[in-house]
Amino acid sequence: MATESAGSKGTPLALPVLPLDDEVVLPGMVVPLDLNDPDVRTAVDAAQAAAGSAPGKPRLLLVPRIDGAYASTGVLGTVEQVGRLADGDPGALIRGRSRVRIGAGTTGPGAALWVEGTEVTETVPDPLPGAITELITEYKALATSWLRKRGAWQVVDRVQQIEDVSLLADNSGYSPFLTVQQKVTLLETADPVARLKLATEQLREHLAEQDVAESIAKDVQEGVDKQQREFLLRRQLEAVRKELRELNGEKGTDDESDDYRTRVEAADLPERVREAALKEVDKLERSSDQSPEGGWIRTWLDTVLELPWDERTEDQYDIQGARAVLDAEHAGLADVKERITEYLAVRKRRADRGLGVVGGRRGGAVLALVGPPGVGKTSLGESVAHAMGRKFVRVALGGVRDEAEIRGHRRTYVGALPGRIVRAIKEAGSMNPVVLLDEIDKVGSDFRGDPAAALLEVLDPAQNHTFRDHYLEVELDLSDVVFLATANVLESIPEALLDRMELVRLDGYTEDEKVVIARDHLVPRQLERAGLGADEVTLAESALRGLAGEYTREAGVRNLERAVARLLRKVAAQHELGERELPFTVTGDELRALIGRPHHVPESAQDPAERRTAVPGVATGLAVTGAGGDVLYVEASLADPETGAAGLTLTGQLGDVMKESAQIALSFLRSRGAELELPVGDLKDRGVHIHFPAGAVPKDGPSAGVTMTTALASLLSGRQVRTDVAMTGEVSLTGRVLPIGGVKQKLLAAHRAGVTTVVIPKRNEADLDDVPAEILAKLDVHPVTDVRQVLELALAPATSTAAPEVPVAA
Ligand SMILES: Nc1ncnc2c1ncn2[C@@H]1O[C@H](COP(=O)(O)OP(=O)(O)OP(=O)(O)O)[C@@H](O)[C@H]1O
Repeated sequence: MATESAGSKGTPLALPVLPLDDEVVLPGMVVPLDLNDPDVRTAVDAAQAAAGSAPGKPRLLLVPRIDGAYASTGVLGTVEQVGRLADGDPGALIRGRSRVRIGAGTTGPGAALWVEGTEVTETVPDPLPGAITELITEYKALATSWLRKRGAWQVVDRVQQIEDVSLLADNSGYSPFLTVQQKVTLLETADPVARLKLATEQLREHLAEQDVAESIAKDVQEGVDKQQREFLLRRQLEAVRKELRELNGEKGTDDESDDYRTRVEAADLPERVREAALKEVDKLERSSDQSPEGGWIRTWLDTVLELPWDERTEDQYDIQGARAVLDAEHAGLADVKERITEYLAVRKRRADRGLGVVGGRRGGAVLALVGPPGVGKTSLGESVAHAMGRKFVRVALGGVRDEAEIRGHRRTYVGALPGRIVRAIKEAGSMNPVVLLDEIDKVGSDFRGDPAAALLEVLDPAQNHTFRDHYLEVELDLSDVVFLATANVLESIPEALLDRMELVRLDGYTEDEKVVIARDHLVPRQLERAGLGADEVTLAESALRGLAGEYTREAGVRNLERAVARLLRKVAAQHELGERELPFTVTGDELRALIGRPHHVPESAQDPAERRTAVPGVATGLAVTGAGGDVLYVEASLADPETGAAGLTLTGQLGDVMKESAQIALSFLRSRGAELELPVGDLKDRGVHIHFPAGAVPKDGPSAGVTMTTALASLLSGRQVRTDVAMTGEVSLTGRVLPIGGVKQKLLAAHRAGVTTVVIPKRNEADLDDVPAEILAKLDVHPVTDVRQVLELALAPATSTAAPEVPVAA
């Protein structure tokens, strides 16, 4: 073959061009071309004219053309034979020989277009590296598998025999599945190894596609078979049913869908809802009894028919009456009731004037009651409903992570349900109830969407008149619903939601308030539950005070109510057993005999040696947790210089902010400790361990700064921290005491725990206005600006003259 390719490689050739529009000829291929095609005729004529009497066959350049643009490389072809094609037309047999890079146009005999070109030199390493032989084997394996699928057995042998990398790659030119563009790319890839790689890739992709196509075709076929079978079976089933009905003398009608139609027509539905419902009835009538769709439609229709579309309660309240209801149902809470009354007054005035609810951000459309458990948030919500004369529903949001919980599942979802809001309206049986979104701070979000975003839509007066539940799919007008929310902690309410709410804080009760609540509300309720008359058992104030102070320690009154219940059950049982005469008045002294020993003895009432602050290194702090204010103890110890780890160790489930304030406390003492006559050398050489007992409760916030500093200073100086002192405040690196939050809750907690002296930051002094006077009267509150003042107040004078024994951590 080499002898036939005229012109040595690299030298310019002048050749007539044969443009190819929808095929590509690669070297090694032999193709018949139709001489009736003027392009073919012109090129072949020119080639023959140029060849004349010279030796060798007429030569031309086969150049693919895509959208009128020529490829940059053509193939030198020789005219092997001119004669008749299989169909009888005149034709020429052309053999592709080698790649030619196309240069400038030139002239030559005949009407054809002439160009100059350079033959492409191909180099293949000899011997072939392993990778290339592997490539050859892979290509041949793929090609064989494809050819076998098409039954082209003879070709398999021919392909198997090609050893030349270049020829093997070009053999792909025969592949019918390649596009013209793909073939042009093969043509333009001059390097034979790269070309074979490309050809292998194309072949592999095609085989993979074919596999997928085959499996789809198979699935479709099977699906069709199944549908046909099902259809036939259904027809038979219907026929059998009909026979049976006739046998029993029944009429042959489908009562059920008729029933839905009449129900929908009879129901008081808004027009658009009726339309949607009738459409579903149509679908129901068309679907067969057994299809799952029928089931979905029936449940959906039931839901729609059960919704109180046309039910509303008439608001009947004057503001005085509303306030009276609030007062009657809850003791104390003067400022909270005032806020609620204001809210109701504004709502009522706007309603009377035909204005809507105040909307938008910070619009206060939603009242949020924030505070620790058991302070009456839920029951206040209920009172708001009573006060307005509306229905009340509670929607528990704790732990809701799925948007569908709020907005419903799409109907096609297995076991789909409407969301909680729609369910609440259904439960309320009116379109304008009071809906309490309980524990809105416990709404989370994850991959199942963002329930907070859905709530936002529910709460936004600009959007909620057209609330769309995914299940219901018809719009629901929520604009007349009064939404209230409750939360334990403000921090975990999603920002966007917080923005729409008007906050009302309930910080917890003093002991006096608890006694009143118990006397007026909890005891009467529990008496009734225990089947006792108000004239039969009386709880003296001393008993109530004992229950609130020593048997329970909480911000709210939930455990107090439980304790009252326990006490009354006991009395009821004793009476039934004939052990107790009624009427009976329970006093504080009788509590122990009735319900056992108290659980909460104040630290100050403990034996001095058993108090937690009996050893240096323990200080009492004040904190706010999800359960309200609380006292917490901070313990510090120094590691053994020989064996203990250096650096700072923190334990007790501390958050990042708290860890940072521990670092600050330590840094402060390292740099300023000497001024305070503390042996700070120990801090440099020995590891420090700070621990917050009650390790299972996560804690965070900067307000334990003063407590940690005090615990460390106590440890170093060997001076105990005074048992009656508790403290709160952030500390800066220079020892300044910075303001913190939750003063009221913390002071209430300090008082509950029997603390008498409290240290707070000076800049929190204004917060003392919120603290009930009776509490302030019992506490000695010291506002401070510098941590040195805290140490002075809190550290007891050194007791022994001997050098303090610094405790060593194991
Ligand atoms: N000021 C009060 N006057 C009368 N009863 C009260 C008062 N505060 C709370 N209660 C009663 O205490 C009980 C607990 O209140 P409730 O369940 O409303 O607490 P909560 O703040 O909603 O708690 P949680 O955050 O755990 O839901 C209720 O029975 C409620 O009636």
